[in-house]
Amino acid sequence: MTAARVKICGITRLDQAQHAVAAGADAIGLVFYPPSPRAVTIDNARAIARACGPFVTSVGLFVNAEPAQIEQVLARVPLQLLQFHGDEPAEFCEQFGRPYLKAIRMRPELDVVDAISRYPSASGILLDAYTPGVPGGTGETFDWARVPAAPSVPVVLAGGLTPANVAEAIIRTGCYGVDVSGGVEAAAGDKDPAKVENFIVNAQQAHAKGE
Ligand SMILES: O=C(O)c1ccccc1N[C@@H]1O[C@H](COP(=O)(O)O)[C@@H](O)[C@H]1O
Repeated sequence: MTAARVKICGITRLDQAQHAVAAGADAIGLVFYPPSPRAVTIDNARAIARACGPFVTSVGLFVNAEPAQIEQVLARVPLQLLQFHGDEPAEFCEQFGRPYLKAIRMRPELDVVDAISRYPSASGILLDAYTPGVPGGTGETFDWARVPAAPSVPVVLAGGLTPANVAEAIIRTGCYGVDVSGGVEAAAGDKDPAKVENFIVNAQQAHAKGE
């Protein structure tokens, strides 16, 4: 069994991207959602993605963006994976011809297995907390017992993860990977190096305990 992969999302600074990679992050997330305090410009994102190197996955996060906006980003930023964090149907996500993660927000009444089945072309499904009116990055958790035991695609767990709870989250869900934003920040968009390191170490050790 391989260790749970770690994505550090909402990176806005080159030095913080390099630090996350040096600390062992498998992926970094670049937010192309202008209302977010973690939103990046195309030029900044390009510099960050290029600095991360070819063996680290640079993920572009979009929320109900126009296709033209996404194409504009793709033309300049070397992204290996797209993350759709809004209400995008599978046909929308597929049109860019790139691997993608679809975020599913865990509304209380949601049939999770059915929701996942609507994205057969996704490389993975990201399960996030549901907060009305806010698409993500809320720092809220959801009931991890709702994560399917044998999902048809890799599941990335998100929502309110921190260095303190990531180990338990991995052990309880057996997820493929974890994604964190607010839980490793000093302030919105400003990653705290010690929190990033602790998050990654705790995620790696959690897997060892769970084997
Ligand atoms: O990070 C954001 O600002 C953001 C904005 C809009 C949609 C998603 C966003 N981030 C993603 O939200 C989840 C959970 O974040 P958190 O750890 O609870 O802060 C995660 O997948 C982020 O990638």
